[in-house]
Amino acid sequence: MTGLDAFGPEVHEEVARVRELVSRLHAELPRWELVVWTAGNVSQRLSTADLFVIKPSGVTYDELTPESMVVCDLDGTLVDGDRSPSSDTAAHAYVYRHMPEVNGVVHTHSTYATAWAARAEPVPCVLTMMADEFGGDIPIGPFALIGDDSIGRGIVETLRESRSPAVLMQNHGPFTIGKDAKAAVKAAVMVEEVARTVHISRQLGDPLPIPQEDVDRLYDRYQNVYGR
Ligand SMILES: O=C(CO)[C@@H](O)[C@H](O)COP(=O)(O)O
Repeated sequence: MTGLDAFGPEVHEEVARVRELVSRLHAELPRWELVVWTAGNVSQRLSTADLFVIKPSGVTYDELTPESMVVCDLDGTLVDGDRSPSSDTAAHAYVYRHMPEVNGVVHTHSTYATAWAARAEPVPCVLTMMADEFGGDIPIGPFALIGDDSIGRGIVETLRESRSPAVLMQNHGPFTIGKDAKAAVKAAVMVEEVARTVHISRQLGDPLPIPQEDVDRLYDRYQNVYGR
């Protein structure tokens, strides 16, 4: 008996598909050197029910399988799975409850992005790649302790004010969102790349800001024309 017994075949089919996808996307985190040990997680919301799939807590990436992925409801309560959900489940659930357009969430502790988070300094928009993907600076979210809705609230309140799909939670690290889990993983890869490049640039002097109208044009082209 599992909480999934209350759902029909359409939901069961999607759960199987999303377990496979989310398991595969977790392998991208060590591949892009965004995590050490077990310190990062990916989730995707289902389209057929108010549920999402996330990794179990404390399992190394090479041990993760589609079957080990857990299913939670939008309060973060375990619905199906053999292990406890990720310790960041409440934050993912809060984002899904308050941002209906978001279907994928990623959290990492990638080194350069987390270094900016430790200083609570937004990454300034000084690269065309940043204008493309983030539409401006990468913002800082508040300091929040794990264990309740504080992290989720900080993510949502910060990202609602921004075009960025990434927020650097103060003293913690990046959380990224997307239309699906793959888009959120892409934003996690990009945030680390630009945090590293801007850090290196600052060792050479002051990076030059990009004028706002050019940021807007780059963002519009990348979001609406690029890759179509
Ligand atoms: O930020 C934290 C803990 O502070 C988490 O990201 C964990 O480091 C990853 O935990 P699990 O997903 O394995 O529970």
